[in-house]
Amino acid sequence: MIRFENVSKVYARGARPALDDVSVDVSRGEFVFLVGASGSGKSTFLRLVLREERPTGGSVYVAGRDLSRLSSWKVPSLRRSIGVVFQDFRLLPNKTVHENVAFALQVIGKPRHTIRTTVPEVLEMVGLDGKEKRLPHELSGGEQQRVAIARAFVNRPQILLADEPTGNLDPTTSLGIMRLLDRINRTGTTVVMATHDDEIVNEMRKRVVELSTGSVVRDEVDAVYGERESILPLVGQTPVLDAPGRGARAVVVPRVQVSPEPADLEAERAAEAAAARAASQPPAAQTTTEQVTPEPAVPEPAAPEPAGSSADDVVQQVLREHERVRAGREA
Ligand SMILES: Nc1ncnc2c1ncn2[C@@H]1O[C@H](COP(=O)(O)OP(=O)(O)OP(=O)(O)O)[C@@H](O)[C@H]1O
Repeated sequence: MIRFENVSKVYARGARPALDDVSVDVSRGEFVFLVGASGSGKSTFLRLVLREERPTGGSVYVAGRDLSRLSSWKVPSLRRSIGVVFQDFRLLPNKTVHENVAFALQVIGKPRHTIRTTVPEVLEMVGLDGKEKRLPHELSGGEQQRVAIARAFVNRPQILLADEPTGNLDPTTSLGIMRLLDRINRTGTTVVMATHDDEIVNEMRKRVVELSTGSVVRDEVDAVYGERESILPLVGQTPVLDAPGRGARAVVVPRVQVSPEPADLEAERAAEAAAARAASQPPAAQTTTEQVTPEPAVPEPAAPEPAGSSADDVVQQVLREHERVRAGREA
């Protein structure tokens, strides 16, 4: 789904590479944590996947496309297959929850009736049923991130990129967000998440790709945040082995036991109830060209957009609108 072949990125002549000869292969449906110190190249990796940046060496392939050969006019189409979630949520402050999510469909030209049915389904899935009319400032941080995830997922992208999605949230709220990302991943969506959050990584036990000054220094399945042997009291010890070919090494890590906060719990319960309701319904007709089998908990994707649509990509539109609103405020 995402392949980096000997990828390097040098931003400025003479500067050290932000990425240096990176080769990583992410399969369809995988969940990968990208970890590493500040400045190690995580965001650069994500920007290359989105083709916001181009490599100075090597090749990036996304969903079968060689991005170096992708003409500029096809970039919006590439980005429509990728949802993005940021640390600072980037919601449009003057739009309601419903409008924020609907906006992502409007900018790619989805018909109004599709938007009317799809948005409530996705909001229910993320546990925000009943909060459609609220403005972002009337929501908790965790709820705002749920809106951002709903916006990123509403068009059922093949890939979800998340850049520090829990960076502004407390540990218990973060856990709720991770459950949501995990649920989305289980529908077949490939998730790549850059993070500094060691508790989350240790709890989730997914593949971990660690960058250090632009190079991959570790690529392990079922892995923990750091390459350390645990020095904490061990709870529910689980031996974790390195990925094949990287020199097997057993690491024992503690399971973090966290109970969700009431607000998050409420959202969790709503999402679980939506899942249960959806599971008891007969499956709806598939209306997409996607090759993944959706879980019952997740609403059916919106109808494919008309061929030749000139709609811009969601990320750029959202960021532009964001800038416009901020500029208006500062004026
Ligand atoms: N647009 C840019 N122009 C010049 N240098 C850049 C640019 N973006 C990133 N860099 C440099 O590239 C290196 C990698 O940065 P990047 O943002 O990818 O790291 P990161 O791991 O995401 O860091 P953080 O965890 O702090 O977000 C850093 O040295 C950074 O200063």
